[in-house]
Amino acid sequence: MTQKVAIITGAGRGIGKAIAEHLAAENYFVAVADIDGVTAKYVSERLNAIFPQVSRHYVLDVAEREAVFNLVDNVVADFGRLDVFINNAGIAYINNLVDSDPDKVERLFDVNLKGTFWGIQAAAKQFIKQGDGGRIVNAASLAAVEGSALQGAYSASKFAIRGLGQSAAKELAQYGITVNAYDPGIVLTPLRDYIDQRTAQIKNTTPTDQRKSVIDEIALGRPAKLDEIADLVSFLVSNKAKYITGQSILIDGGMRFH
Ligand SMILES: NC(=O)C1=CN([C@@H]2O[C@H](COP(=O)(O)OP(=O)(O)OC[C@H]3O[C@@H](n4cnc5c(N)ncnc54)[C@H](O)[C@@H]3O)[C@@H](O)[C@H]2O)C=CC1
Ligand SMILES: CC(=O)C(C)=O
Repeated sequence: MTQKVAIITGAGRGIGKAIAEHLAAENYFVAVADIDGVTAKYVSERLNAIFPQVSRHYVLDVAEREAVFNLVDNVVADFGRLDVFINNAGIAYINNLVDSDPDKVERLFDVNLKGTFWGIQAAAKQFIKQGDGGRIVNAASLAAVEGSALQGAYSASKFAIRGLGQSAAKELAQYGITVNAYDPGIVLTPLRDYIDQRTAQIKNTTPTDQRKSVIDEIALGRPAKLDEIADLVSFLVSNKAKYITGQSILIDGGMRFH
């Protein structure tokens, strides 16, 4: 069987890196795509040290539509095809709605929402051209299920990603393409550090107390491990998930129930 090819955006660190590691271990060719060329190269080189010639790194800003289309073209030129596209890259912006800086809000929507939109478009066009289906998985969030104070722009972008994913799933099903999302709760990455630090600053508490207060909300009593999120994504791109589409799956250790 031909080796499958996966693109993961934001794979230079955090959740994206864990997804890249899992898919490489599952015999995918892995395109490690990130705005940070140093971390992307490092992750890719580490993967190649374990699984020879399994990975290449690509540097782009997912907010730029042309760059996302070039990414798909370059990966297809390098690996021959595309099977999986993970729209993982995302940023946060923590502030009161009334004080939110319009440039920061626009940048957040450009990266989180438009970046995901361009990723779906570019991947779907390639999948349709190939004619044998494909898997798109988007990073949503617990913040896509319930808005939190100080997370207006972030939460709105993640709700929008769920809506976009549902529309895409309906349009693309006819081509055998599934579109799903993962909704993590609390995962200890640099993004989460920023959220806790900035939230604590605005609430006039400490980052440690802020983090404790969110962890206290988790029924299972601890944040998610990176591997636990990557396991869900591995499942969503696997043959076992072929009958799941348009879904956004909460993986939060029991913070919200629906
Ligand atoms: N950490 C958490 O608790 C949660 C994270 N998420 C989502 O999971 C995804 C990954 O988050 P983390 O790993 O925590 O973040 P992170 O900040 O640790 O890593 C994000 C990666 O994306 C890259 N990136 C940022 N902007 C980019 C752009 N414009 N183009 C290309 N690459 C870009 C960064 O360089 C970085 O390598 C994000 O979409 C985030 O919103 C969702 C729920 C919870
Ligand atoms: C970063 C994020 O999405 C949450 C819910 O913490």
